[in-house]
Amino acid sequence: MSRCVVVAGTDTGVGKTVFSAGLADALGGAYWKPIQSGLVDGTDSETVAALGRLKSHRIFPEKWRLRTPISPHLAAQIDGIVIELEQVTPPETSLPLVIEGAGGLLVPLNFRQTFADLIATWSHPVVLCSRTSLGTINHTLLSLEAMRRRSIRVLGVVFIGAVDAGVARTISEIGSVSILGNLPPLDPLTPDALRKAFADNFDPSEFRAD
Ligand SMILES: Nc1ncnc2c1ncn2[C@@H]1O[C@H](COP(=O)(O)OP(=O)(O)OP(=O)(O)O)[C@@H](O)[C@H]1O
Ligand SMILES: C[C@H](N)[C@H](N)CCCCCC(=O)O
Ligand SMILES: [Mg+2]
Repeated sequence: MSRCVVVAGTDTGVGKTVFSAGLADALGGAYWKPIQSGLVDGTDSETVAALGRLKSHRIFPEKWRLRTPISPHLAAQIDGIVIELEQVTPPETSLPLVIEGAGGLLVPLNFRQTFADLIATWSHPVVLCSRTSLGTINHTLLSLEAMRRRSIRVLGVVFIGAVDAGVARTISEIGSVSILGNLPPLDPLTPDALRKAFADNFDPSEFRAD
């Protein structure tokens, strides 16, 4: 069984892909995006390969590549596909594997099941990426609740952006969760800047699960 960590988010666009690139690079690991919706503007796998400097053998092909950049269940419908959870199994690898979700935790994969339901079928722990703008306390606590009611193991929360100390403490205390670090806004966002920010702000051993 591979050592896997799932990178989930409180929403789409919170920074899961950027964080995943930094994490896969720091762990010397591999990356897998099981369900990609939207192909025209580049895929998350392509972004991770470039930002994390991962050669092709460290990027596993997506299980589903859906053409339209919308919720996976609707994108699948457009492509004439029904996503079945039992068909989405992490690839075998001797490398630590970073698995990126699609959107937020309750994004539907079909008309009955969500990404959180998929994670719950695996035994792999989750890192929750949270934004730092106003509203993140609510989104983060809701996401933690959704995982706990499915008995998903949560390694902790990472903030993407500049986080307020009071907000981080509130989430940690009310959510009974570890804060694993904060990836600051990077400008420019380059592989070197990401590697340095990751080294400065995270301890990779905290993500070595399983
Ligand atoms: N630390 C950062 N510094 C600068 N820009 C960032 C940072 N993190 C994320 N971004 C930018 O924010 C946008 C959204 O990030 P990203 O694609 O990682 O989100 P996501 O959570 O993976 O979204 P999706 O649900 O589509 O997979 C991208 O344009 C990305 O380059
Ligand atoms: C297309 C986008 N980049 C993501 N991969 C999918 C986001 C789905 C969000 C659905 C929703 O929560 O309303
Ligand atoms: Mg992404």
